[in-house]
Amino acid sequence: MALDILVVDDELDIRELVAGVLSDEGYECRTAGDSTTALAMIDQRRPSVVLLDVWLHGSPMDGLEVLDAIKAREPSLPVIIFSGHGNIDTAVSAVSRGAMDFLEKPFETSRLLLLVERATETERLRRENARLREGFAAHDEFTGNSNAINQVRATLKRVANTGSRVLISGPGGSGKEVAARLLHAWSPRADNAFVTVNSARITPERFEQELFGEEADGKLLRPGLLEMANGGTLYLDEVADMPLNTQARILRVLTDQSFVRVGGSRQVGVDVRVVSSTARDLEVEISEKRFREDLFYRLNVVPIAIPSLADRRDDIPALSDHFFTRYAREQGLAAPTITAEAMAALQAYDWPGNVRQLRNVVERTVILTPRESFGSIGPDLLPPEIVGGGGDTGAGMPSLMGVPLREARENFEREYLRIQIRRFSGNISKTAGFIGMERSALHRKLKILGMGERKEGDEEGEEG
Ligand SMILES: Nc1ncnc2c1ncn2[C@@H]1O[C@H](COP(=O)(O)OP(=O)(O)OP(=O)(O)O)[C@@H](O)[C@H]1O
Repeated sequence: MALDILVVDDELDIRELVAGVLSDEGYECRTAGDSTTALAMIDQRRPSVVLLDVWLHGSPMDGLEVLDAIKAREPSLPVIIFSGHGNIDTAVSAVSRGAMDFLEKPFETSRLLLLVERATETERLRRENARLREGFAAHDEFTGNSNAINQVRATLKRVANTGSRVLISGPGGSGKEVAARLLHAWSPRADNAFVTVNSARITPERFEQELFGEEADGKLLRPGLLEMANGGTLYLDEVADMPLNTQARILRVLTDQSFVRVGGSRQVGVDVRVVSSTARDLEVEISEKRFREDLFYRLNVVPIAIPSLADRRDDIPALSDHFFTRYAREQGLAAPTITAEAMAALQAYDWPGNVRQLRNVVERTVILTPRESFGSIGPDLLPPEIVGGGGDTGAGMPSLMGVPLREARENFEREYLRIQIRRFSGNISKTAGFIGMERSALHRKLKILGMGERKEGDEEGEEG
């Protein structure tokens, strides 16, 4: 289910604009033009976030009064205020009355999306955890039965019940985060959050705010990731990317099990289990003075190493089946059979991007394979780089007027979609409805065909 956003503004144009931008990003949007409708909609169903204009002409209540009414009903519901140019005082007063943040009109789309993303973070985490708990009930997500993976699984099981810190090493895309989530799911902390700190994606200037949260005048403005992970697991993804001064503060948190919010003075206690990951050799990072040795010993109580996919090719058939089944199901199709030649090609390839690359290749193949060919996947349906077709020439591959068949098919699809989208003046929802696809599936297809406008970093932020 998509996250649901309520947009409250007296100007129809603004409502539609904002709702359009958010719908294209995959959010579900409702709109209200006055205070009475807005509050009735909230009572009907609690949205994930409310975007609220301070001016509501023709309404019984103005924006700030609506804000008070919302906070009286649903204190934890995030509200973002739209303020007109020059209304900074009002906006600041809104924040002191419980609004999460404000957006000054005219605003940039990127800022709108950033604020909405931030406001929905907690809910996303909660949902993701619920989803993962369901998924992990069968313990089938950490696919693979090579000796290496069996050993990793056994270690995870052994340490899940302890509170020991675990450091998972392995190349990018090898499944370090999947392993960390499995550890969490098997631990007594499974009912609480699994929170990822993506050390590479948080800018160094924002690192402390993100991790420790912010407060002003003793009031919490925004909880940090540490607080969200209370009772659960904090996953430090790629620890070596953490700035040195943050490493020092993390070390202090690990020692004291408490921290101070940015702008605050009180110690806030937390109970988190820290699991970290690294694709680099931390001993080298230490000798080059980029990583603190004392922190390394704190984090590395139980080391777990996940080999590259090329070093455990036995896992490729199970992983391929797993991904083909999953992506076929998403398209409403039965899992295809993979011919022996295609499987041999998958097993022979080197997978520099590891399991993530395999997953992306399978997803791409499922999306781009015409339904009539879907029952049996042969090498001709796999990307040329996998079957050793010699890169762009696609030598040895079937072709249409000199263009490799696969590329010709993609060109055709691109042109077809371009025409349909133009026909509906760029409205993705209408286009998807017309061609009988889910909007999210069409978005994904556009992205894969290089026609998407979605920003980088969505869907687990993975490269192709
Ligand atoms: N053993 C596995 N079973 C099922 N899916 C896997 C497995 N290993 C990896 N994946 C999939 O591959 C993708 C990458 O995995 P993951 O994010 O855990 O890798 P990582 O090692 O943490 O990578 P990075 O360091 O680049 O973040 C994920 O989408 C995950 O679902």
